[in-house]
Amino acid sequence: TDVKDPAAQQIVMFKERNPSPVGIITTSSGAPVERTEALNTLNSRLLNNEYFMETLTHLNRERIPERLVHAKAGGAFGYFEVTHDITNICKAKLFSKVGKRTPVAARFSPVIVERGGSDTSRDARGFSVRFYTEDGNFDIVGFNTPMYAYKDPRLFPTFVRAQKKNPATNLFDRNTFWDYLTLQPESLHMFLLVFGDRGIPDGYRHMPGFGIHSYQVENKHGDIHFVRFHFRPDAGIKTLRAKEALKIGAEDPDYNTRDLYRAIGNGNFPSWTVSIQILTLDDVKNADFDVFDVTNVIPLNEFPLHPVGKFVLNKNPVNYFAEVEQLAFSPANLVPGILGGPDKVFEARRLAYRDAQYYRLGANFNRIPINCPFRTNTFVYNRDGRPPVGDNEKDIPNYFPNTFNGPIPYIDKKRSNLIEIVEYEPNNFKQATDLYVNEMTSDERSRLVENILYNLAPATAVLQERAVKLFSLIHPDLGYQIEQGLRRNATISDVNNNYNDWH
Ligand code: HEM
Repeated sequence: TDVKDPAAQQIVMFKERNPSPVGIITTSSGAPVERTEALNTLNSRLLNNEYFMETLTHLNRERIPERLVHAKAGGAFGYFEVTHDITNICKAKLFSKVGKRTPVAARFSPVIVERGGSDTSRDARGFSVRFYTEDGNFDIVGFNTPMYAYKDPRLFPTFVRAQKKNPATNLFDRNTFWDYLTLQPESLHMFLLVFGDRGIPDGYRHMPGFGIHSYQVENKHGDIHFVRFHFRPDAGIKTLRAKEALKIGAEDPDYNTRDLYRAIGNGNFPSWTVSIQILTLDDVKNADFDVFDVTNVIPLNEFPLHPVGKFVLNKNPVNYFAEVEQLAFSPANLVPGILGGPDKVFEARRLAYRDAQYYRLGANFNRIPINCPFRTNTFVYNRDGRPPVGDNEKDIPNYFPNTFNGPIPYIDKKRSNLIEIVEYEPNNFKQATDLYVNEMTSDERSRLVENILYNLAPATAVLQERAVKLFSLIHPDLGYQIEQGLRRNATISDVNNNYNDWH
């Protein structure tokens, strides 16, 4: 037999595995559907045709709200295997022993485009992973950049609205985008990467991932440390050049989703080396920058990576909606030993994801099979609500405390509490300068300028001027090149009309 592309030939391969029809059609209530009901609608009584009525009405109910952000994605499943012992700093069961495997889910997503948008848009990418541990689900809902855009959670709605479509025109709008970016210069650090090569990954399996927040972790004695999670793709980081990406996106908007499905379908399993940067409380106090500021990176030369394990994706979803669209990741999905970040963005996220998932999936989203913490027995006091409810906790008492042997809390006398921190105004020009000067090659710096120009040229003059000032603060050379580039552009007539395809 010839070699098939599993992404393009899924349905053909299905038939190869199922040489005859898999069964008799039924209505959703299980009645077998007769041949005439399924095939003859002309000159027959449609109202009596339960199969037809059900199909027609079900179709109208097949869309649920897409995610507010990160609507489009590829997802897959696999395992995490511990390669290095970190029990001295973290007691979480998933790290308990070298060689231990924990089932995982992953979802990779551009931030801004809608579900029908292009995988090759210039943007940061979401890097969401879930560990189905024996103590419940642990999610890292991260990015492909080691820093985030802002440290004040109040900016989330502004950040989203300025980048999503303009409500008047229903178009992506360079003015709203540059207005946001120049009013919130703390975001420039991350956007240097987005405008650089990192902004268009060539395949999700060539993309790094970062938890970004500094997570408080504790060992079995209750001693605390702070860690940042890093996922390095074993196949190396690959990115697309801007022109190449526009061409690919026009031909195949699902380029990255396809690449992931195809690779896994062909047995070419993507993997990442998972590492952590480790800080003590003293390190935190002595650092000359805010360790908990998500717009900062923690320098690797001061706090090197400690390998922890391998993250391997070896299974495609069998059904995308069931297993990927319904995934409900949350930074608040934590397990004993991992307390999350003490910063305000983390605190805001504890609410935002739950609320988003109530809205798009309903009150019982954690009862949806792909979200069930299936490695543990759950006992909750909540009942009822929009399905699915599973067994709805059967006949167990539904109020707490009670005298009748309903579930009781566990006791952990050595447990630490999440530390309290004081946060200050961000100042990331130092790290942005460092990124520009020390991390980017001169080739990447010139592509950065080109990409910024491509996107800044359609913005209105006052925003361009503000942007030039800010880029000059990162580095005079960067500001100068952008200013010169804008001047050159301005001499080319009607340049502004052709620049709307950034996303
Ligand atoms: C104030 C800060 C933030 C708020 C309020 C917020 C809110 C949200 C919301 C409402 C969603 C949609 C969730 C859903 O419908 O399931 C989402 C998705 C997502 N966010 Fe955030 N977010 C914030 C910051 C961040 C940060 C700092 C990161 C990265 C470290 C991040 C990464 C993601 C990712 C990867 C997804 C997609 C999750 C998935 O794959 O389903 N967000 N966010």
